[in-house]
Amino acid sequence: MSGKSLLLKVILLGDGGVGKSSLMNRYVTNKFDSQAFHTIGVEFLNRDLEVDGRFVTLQIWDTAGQERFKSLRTPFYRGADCCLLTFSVDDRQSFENLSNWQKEFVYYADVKDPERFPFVVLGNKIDKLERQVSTEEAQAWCMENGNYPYLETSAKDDTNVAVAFEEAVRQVLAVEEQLEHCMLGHTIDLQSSSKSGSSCC
Ligand SMILES: Nc1nc2c(ncn2[C@@H]2O[C@H](COP(=O)(O)OP(=O)(O)OP(=O)(O)O)[C@@H](O)[C@H]2O)c(=O)[nH]1
Ligand SMILES: [Mg+2]
Repeated sequence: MSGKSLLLKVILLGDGGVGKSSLMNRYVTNKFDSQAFHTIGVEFLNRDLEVDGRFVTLQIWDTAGQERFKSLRTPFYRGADCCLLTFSVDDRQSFENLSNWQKEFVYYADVKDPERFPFVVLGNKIDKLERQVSTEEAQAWCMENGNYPYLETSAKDDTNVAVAFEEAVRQVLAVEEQLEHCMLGHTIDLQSSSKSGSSCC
């Protein structure tokens, strides 16, 4: 692994009002606005961080969750290295829509291998007392839909926000390492003209 900084694009998707902009702003500027406006289209912010000895510039793309802005957000999905599927634990509908967000992303990002693409699921607003989605239910959805990591966050209280973005980086690095391993396997395979190279790709 080299020590040079890696630029990673992560994209926040989820229903309008679940707290995507609040999570991004909490992470990058450490601010929270209790009366945030809906996003129109997309916005992005960068933050440098170090994860497991790797220096990364995280480019966080925050999208508009409202249906009427669909055509403004989907052109920005391509090239994303990780997708953060976000819902609010006090809004059941936002949880039920996770599958639609996942499908929309796979389609417009033109993901070739959805099984291996790094998704991370965030249940936001855990500071709220009245939940409509339990931790167990959300974990079960993640297990069934691709064994995705699940994190519960609060942009308001700054709970697990940094952890969530770091997890996104870890997921991308894990896929990258797997690919490097595969490519190395093929190189050895070609040089030795043997058929015993890596079979993971
Ligand atoms: N209590 C609480 N409120 C939150 C939290 N995160 C966001 N909010 C509030 O929820 C509302 C919507 O948050 P946004 O960050 O604008 O939601 P969004 O997902 O970006 O919405 P769109 O831009 O329409 O897609 C705002 O009033 C926020 O202050 C949280 O963790 N806890
Ligand atoms: Mg927003």
